[in-house]
Amino acid sequence: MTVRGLPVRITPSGRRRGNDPAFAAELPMLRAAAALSDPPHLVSSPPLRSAGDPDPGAGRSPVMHAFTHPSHNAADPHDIDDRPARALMSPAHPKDKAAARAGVSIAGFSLKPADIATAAAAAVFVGALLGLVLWVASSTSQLLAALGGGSLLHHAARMLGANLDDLPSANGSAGTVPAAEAATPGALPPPPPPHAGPHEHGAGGLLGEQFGLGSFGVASGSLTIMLVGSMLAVLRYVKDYLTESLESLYVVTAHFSSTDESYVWVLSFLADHHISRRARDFSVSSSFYHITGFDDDADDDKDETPEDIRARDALEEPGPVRKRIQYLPAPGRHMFWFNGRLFWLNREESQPSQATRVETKESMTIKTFGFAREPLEQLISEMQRQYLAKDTSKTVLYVARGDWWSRQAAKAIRPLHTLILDDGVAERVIADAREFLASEAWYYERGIPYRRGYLLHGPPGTGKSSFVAVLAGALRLNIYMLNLNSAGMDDSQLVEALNAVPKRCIVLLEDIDALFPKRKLKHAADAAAALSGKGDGGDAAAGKEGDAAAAAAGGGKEGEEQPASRVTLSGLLNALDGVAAATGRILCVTTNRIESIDAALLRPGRIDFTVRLGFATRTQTERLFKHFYSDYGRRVGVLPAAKDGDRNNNAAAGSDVDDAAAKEPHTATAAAAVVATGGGDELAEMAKEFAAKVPEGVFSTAQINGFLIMHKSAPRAALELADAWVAEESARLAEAASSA
Ligand SMILES: Nc1ncnc2c1ncn2[C@@H]1O[C@H](COP(=O)(O)OP(=O)(O)OP(=O)(O)O)[C@@H](O)[C@H]1O
Repeated sequence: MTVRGLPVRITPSGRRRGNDPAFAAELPMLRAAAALSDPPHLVSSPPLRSAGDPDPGAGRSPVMHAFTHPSHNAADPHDIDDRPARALMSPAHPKDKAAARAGVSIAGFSLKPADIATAAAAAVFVGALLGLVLWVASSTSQLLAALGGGSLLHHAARMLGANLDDLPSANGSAGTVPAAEAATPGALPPPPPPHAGPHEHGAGGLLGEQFGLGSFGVASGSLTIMLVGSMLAVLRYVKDYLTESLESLYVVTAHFSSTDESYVWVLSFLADHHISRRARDFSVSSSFYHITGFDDDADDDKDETPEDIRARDALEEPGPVRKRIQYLPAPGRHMFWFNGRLFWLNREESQPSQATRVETKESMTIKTFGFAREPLEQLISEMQRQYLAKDTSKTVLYVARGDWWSRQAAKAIRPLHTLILDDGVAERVIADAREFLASEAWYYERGIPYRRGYLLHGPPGTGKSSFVAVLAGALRLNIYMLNLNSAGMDDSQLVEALNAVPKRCIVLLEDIDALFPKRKLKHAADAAAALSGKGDGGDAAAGKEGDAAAAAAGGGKEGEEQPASRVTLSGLLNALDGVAAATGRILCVTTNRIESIDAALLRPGRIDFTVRLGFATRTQTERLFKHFYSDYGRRVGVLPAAKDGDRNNNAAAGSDVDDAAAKEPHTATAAAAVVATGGGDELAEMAKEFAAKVPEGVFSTAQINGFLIMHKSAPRAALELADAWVAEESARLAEAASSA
């Protein structure tokens, strides 16, 4: 089955996971079964791999993956799945294999011999059970009749001192008691004859006498109770068994787990479906839109443009933004119709994840009557289609939670032009990654593992994480972020997590150097070296800037002993390119200190392309300035006067802001002046001047951004205050370096 050219894999349902050794042993069998038969149980599973879609962008879309066909093992580098997409079908239970054989067709339903045999067996079983129940019922009533019926009740009441007048008699009339006993109400029955003591009859005998029964009566009563109890237990078991058997025959079930992308399709479908609006038992989600990334405006599927945001801001009162609330069907059973067919959804209560004990996993089933899976497959397909229609312009971020990935957020794609790097750096990496995505066959033919790794290194705030976001956006891939220090993460969880990423995605490993205890930094010398490189170009600070920046940031990272991760280096290396490692993924590793990374991690095959992002060069600073005020020419004249916030920020910079801001072309007259002189040229001029004031190779792009943000609508103010800011920042750097 394909949806927009993407395969939807349907796999055998089961409650056990891949990390269950017994389950792993059965995996080959399940895979073989998956290729053979056509069961009524479907299950969504972690995205082990994606199809070899030649369009790199297509790979970011969620695809159902699971136990793949033996000839398409995800660990096999020769594994190229560019066959026409199809659903792998397999039985939910081994006994269902028989159901795959041909059968008869009745009223449009295809009945297989196994179905008929099971139905016949069920009918015989139900008949036998009914006979047994009737027999027990009649025996019980005969037994009670033989024991005197209501006398039991009477004796019990007498034991408890109840008013016998309130009790029904054996023949149905109230308050009738034997004359002898009526004369002395409440008196106990006469003592037993000496020969009938407890030693002869045991406790049962005594009780029996108290109740006017013989030992035989007590034994029979107990037996009856036992029989009825056992019958009830058997009945319950039989009911469960029959329900399960009948369901497996006449109901088709799809299982969804929150560890799989398909879960979001269902949630998204439900969010739009009227059962979410009508369900009287519903759950409330305030994070739904953050996680799915779907637009807050229910009536449009497009992204908000900057103009939309400005218009919205103009309407909204300042203050916390109200989160949009989404109602979803609560855990439990809910019915709905789709394509004229009844489906029922069962949302299970969430379970804490085994790995983290904090994150919760949820599961859902959707069922429908019938023999054929097509209606359910069509529903799943429609859910995916609707989801993809909404999810075209987002980069989805997943975070590893032990051995599974939790969808964390979906963000608008970050455009390339928002990342200001040295000319051509970003373009080179993007071109390399594009070529990689298009070369699967080439890797296959040469027996080279189909993987690519990029290392981005440089001081904090130079755009490493931003680079990954831009790369993901350009390639239309999702990001799977590994936090090796997260709770529950160890070598085996890491392998599981990495094996569960789809083929086309970016696996992001941030701050790899922080994984292992850090070496002491030589802050003073390094920061001084970075500062002495002032104006000499980025190379002067090469290799030192990370430490200098760390020092500038307050020395927070200096000499810290990081909590050692439970993931070992060899575990990481194995997970990245061991035998079982996933193919087709792009690995992005970021670090502030490349020198502290083990050489084994950097060897080709693990890291194929190293990019150094250093402190801002003159060209970068100039471009950054232009980028910041890119609408300068357009917006002059329509801008409101500088807001109080800007003034405060500027004042915080310790400068004579108001004077500088007053010179900005905020008024219509000033706007006319700028237009007359050509805003673009003026901006270019200011950018050049600004870049000349900021020493090259000393400040990170994030630092310069921070300064410009304080004057976001006042480029001239930024220009005039640049000298003061540079002096202040340099002093701070020097101080941090000397105190280190
Ligand atoms: N070259 C750049 N172009 C545009 N913006 C940048 C650039 N570098 C940094 N920024 C901005 O600075 C902020 C921090 O950037 P980012 O997190 O990408 O840096 P980083 O190098 O990953 O930092 P760290 O090493 O501390 O994780 C972001 O808001 C980002 O947009």
